[in-house]
Amino acid sequence: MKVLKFGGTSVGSAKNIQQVANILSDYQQSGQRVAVVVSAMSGITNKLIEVGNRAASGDETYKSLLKDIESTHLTAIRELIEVRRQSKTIAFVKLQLNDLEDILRGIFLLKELSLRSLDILQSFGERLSSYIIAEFLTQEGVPAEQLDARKVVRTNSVFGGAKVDFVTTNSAITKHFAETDKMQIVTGFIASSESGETTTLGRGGSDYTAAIFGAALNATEIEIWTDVDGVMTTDPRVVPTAFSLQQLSYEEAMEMSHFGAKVIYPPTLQPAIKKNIDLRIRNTFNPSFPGTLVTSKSGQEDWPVKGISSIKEIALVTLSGSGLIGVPGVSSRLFGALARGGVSMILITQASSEHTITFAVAPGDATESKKIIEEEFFNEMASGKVNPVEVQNNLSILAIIGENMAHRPGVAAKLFSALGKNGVNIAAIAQGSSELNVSVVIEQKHLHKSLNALHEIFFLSDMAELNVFMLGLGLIGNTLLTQMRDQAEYLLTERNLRLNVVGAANSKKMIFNETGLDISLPKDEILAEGETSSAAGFVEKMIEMNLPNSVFVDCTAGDSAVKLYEKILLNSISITTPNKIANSSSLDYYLRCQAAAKRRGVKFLYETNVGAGLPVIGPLQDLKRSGDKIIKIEGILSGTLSYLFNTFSAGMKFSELVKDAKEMGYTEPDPRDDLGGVDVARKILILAREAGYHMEPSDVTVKPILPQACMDAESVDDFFVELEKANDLFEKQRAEAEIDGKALRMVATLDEEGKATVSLEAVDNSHPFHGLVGSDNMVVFTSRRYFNEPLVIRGPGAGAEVTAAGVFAEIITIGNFLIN
Ligand SMILES: NC(=O)C1=CN([C@@H]2O[C@H](COP(=O)(O)OP(=O)(O)OC[C@H]3O[C@@H](n4cnc5c(N)ncnc54)[C@H](O)[C@@H]3O)[C@@H](O)[C@H]2O)C=CC1
Ligand SMILES: N[C@@H](CC=O)C(=O)O
Ligand code: NA
Repeated sequence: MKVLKFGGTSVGSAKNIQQVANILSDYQQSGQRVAVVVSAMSGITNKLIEVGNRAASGDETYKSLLKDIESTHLTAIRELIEVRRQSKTIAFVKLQLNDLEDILRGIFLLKELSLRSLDILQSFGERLSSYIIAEFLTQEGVPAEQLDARKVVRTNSVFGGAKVDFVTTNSAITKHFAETDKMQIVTGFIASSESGETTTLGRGGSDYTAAIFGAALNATEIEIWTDVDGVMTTDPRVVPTAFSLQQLSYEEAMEMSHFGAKVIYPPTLQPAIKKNIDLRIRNTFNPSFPGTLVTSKSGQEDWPVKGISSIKEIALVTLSGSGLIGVPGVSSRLFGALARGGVSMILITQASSEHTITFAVAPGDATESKKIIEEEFFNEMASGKVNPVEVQNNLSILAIIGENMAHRPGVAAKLFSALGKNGVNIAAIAQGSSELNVSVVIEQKHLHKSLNALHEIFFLSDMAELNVFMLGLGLIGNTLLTQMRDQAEYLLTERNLRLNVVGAANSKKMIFNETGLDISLPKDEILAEGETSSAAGFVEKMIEMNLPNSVFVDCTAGDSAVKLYEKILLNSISITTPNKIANSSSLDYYLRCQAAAKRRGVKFLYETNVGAGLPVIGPLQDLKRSGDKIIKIEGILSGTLSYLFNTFSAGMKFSELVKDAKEMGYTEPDPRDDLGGVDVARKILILAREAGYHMEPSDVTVKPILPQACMDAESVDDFFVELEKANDLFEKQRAEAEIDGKALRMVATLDEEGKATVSLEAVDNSHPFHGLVGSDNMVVFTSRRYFNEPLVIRGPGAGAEVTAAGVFAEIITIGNFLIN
């Protein structure tokens, strides 16, 4: 024998009842005997309570609500029952409703609604639904009859939540089932007292009925049929990747339901659990799905965490003070007073110093709790031994749950690390010694992000998702987008990393999509539906979205986003950028960005600031971290200038070469940043700072190579006009160097005294800088360890592909950091 219970939604309409009938008909055909417990049609129980309240308050509209209740049932009958059989069913329903009307009239006249009357009122919901279902099944060839549980389930007379007399009930149930072959459609939730009065079984009452019948009949399994695919790993409305669990232990199910998973209400299932009867949660609307088995074993040994549950709204109340330390009886007084005041505590934590006791309550109980404690500890507070009670609002609890967490180190560490990396502060922690549940209290605004981050860490370890915000889709940004598009499949299948570009912008438009933009489209199409863009607006929206595992990629050339880096980092969002401005403007801002990243434990990466994709900053940081001392840095740090002077030979026009460099993507958007020496100055300043020198931009000496007229030109086009006029000047310098067997190179130096200079030098052919080709950069580090033979890094140091690739690598580094 199996007991099947169908909840309100499953029997909420004719269509749904039809679905239930299909399931039951399959059982009947398979020869498996079942007892069926049903709830009232969805919404009916609430309406019955409401109709009672209206009548009791003398509100005549109770009559229209009664009509509404009637019509829900009559509509179902008309849709389900053939016309020739309808009159019998309708007659039954009308009879019941007449009774209901009489009772309501009594309530209306007396203006009194006792718990006793409320139980009778509510009983009509199940009485009507079970009758209609039994009639329909019979019509469909499944011989069935209604069993009004009041005939067999005996309780005491505590209305609103009566206690079951199991001895009487069990024998009445077994006797009844021994006498009938028909499928019994049992009213859930209701029972009767010894004197024959209608009682109800309290919250989750229909589940309770199923458990009572299951236990009495020694059922092999109790199936709880609902409208979801069993118990999910977490709330699927918040975490779209949540999925249903195969198996849970009774205890795990208990924990899950306590913290939000409302699929079952395990306390009511105790009679079945005591007898070790398996429970299975199934979906009426997806009957081929096996659902979740709830049994004595947790199963899935390799899953330490089985679910993540949460309570969205709670408040924390804290009692603290020196007067609590080492004083026995404090907690008993505290909890006793709260219990007398009817406050229920959701979580309790006390540090071993005994200086504070913190507990979580429903927000509506916070003020009352404070009042109760202030009364209880009035004397201690007056003498200053106990501090004023603190209440923190707008908090949530989230809990990881699983029997297999016990004795397994590292699980809590994973929880805290994922929250920490996502900038989620923990206000309180509780873990029972059963290690079944680790609960943390966090700010409500972070709940969505936290649930998603934790779900990924604990359940999607073979798939991680990084949320990428891309500001600037110019040369570098767009190249990066193309590289990401081309590599997406590899990252997904080989590295289990999904890059979710959730925000993108150029200077005109910005667009966001939490589930990911379609980066297979050209950038203009991606941005087509976007709103007007601004760096501030983009960053504000990014912070507001508050997504887990976020990274901000700044591929702009200006400073409007740079000003916001500190704020972004302080909001626990990692940054990667080729933009050099943050690291090469005021020392104060550079240090503040570094500090913000450190404080929040997030990444601020900018390898492409120097030498584009070449590893320069990383190796320098490694030298420093490992205790080396940088003595001198020399470098060709501009890809543009390197290309120009490597290529410049007799018969060429310098201005044409600059145009070529721009075309090839080596130059800054305004090539004067390169030729004017600003770009190289920024880079040597960044290297100096990374080497440990606290320098300002004004500490770098740049010997200009461009005539003033070029620098003063209004636009880039005007600049090129002026540059043409300077062609002879450049040719003259080149020719003079050539006569001496030398070549011109724009060299950046940080010398032994920490002096940084950028100047155009003529180097002879024995100098390593002489032989550079193309856009090669070369950085020469002389250090205590690399003293006789310096450390040399050389390779293409500008260009869209190599730069974008450097940024891409950093996005993946951040992904690995966040997700592992
Ligand atoms: N070209 C190269 O080889 C290298 C370039 N870089 C750096 O890469 C960065 C990007 O350079 P490019 O792509 O050449 O510049 P670009 O001018 O082609 O692109 C900049 C993009 O940023 C957008 N933008 C500007 N302000 C914006 C704002 N406030 N909000 C949203 N979008 C905004 C523009 O619309 C454009 O899409 C620069 O900081 C540059 O110094 C770094 C290393 C190498
Ligand atoms: N314009 C820069 C690009 C890299 O930072 C250069 O030419 O080096
Ligand atoms: Na680099």
